[in-house]
Amino acid sequence: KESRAMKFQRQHMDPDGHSGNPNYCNQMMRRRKMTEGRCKPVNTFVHERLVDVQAICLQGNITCKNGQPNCHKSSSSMKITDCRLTNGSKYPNCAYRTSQKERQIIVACEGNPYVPVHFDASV
Ligand SMILES: Nc1ncnc2c1ncn2[C@@H]1O[C@H](C(=O)NS(=O)(=O)C[C@H]2[C@@H](O)[C@H](n3ccc(=O)[nH]c3=O)O[C@@H]2CO)[C@@H](O)[C@H]1O
Repeated sequence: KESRAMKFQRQHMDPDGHSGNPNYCNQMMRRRKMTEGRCKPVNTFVHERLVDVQAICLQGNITCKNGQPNCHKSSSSMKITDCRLTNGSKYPNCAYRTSQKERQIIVACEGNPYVPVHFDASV
């Protein structure tokens, strides 16, 4: 069974990636298995080193969107790519808009070791 930490890495980590090309999301959403059964509507990939994203868990606690208190915001902005399903997209042909951004990100952390398990938002 895939751990939640590994699921976070599969769904959100792409340190060496760059989304210069408009097909980045179409390719990556498929490659990372987020278009099976349904097209995941929104997903963010982070183009930073894993250790730097894991270090976000050391930041102070903030409240997550779901009200839990185990979220943490990155101290600086990070290179990310937002993937958003387009209106004309029809499963199984999941079509995404690729948006390259630099934002602070908010993740939820859990476990021992205390690591990211959920991507909450970017600000
Ligand atoms: N505090 C917590 N602590 C621990 N665990 C927590 C906590 N909260 C949830 N989980 C768990 O995480 C799992 C999960 O998949 N949550 S999810 O909301 O659907 C993820 C969102 C995110 O993937 C994506 N998104 C969204 C915005 C954006 O900018 N970028 C972007 O990528 O869209 C998804 C839907 O919004 C689920 O098991 C839930 O129980």
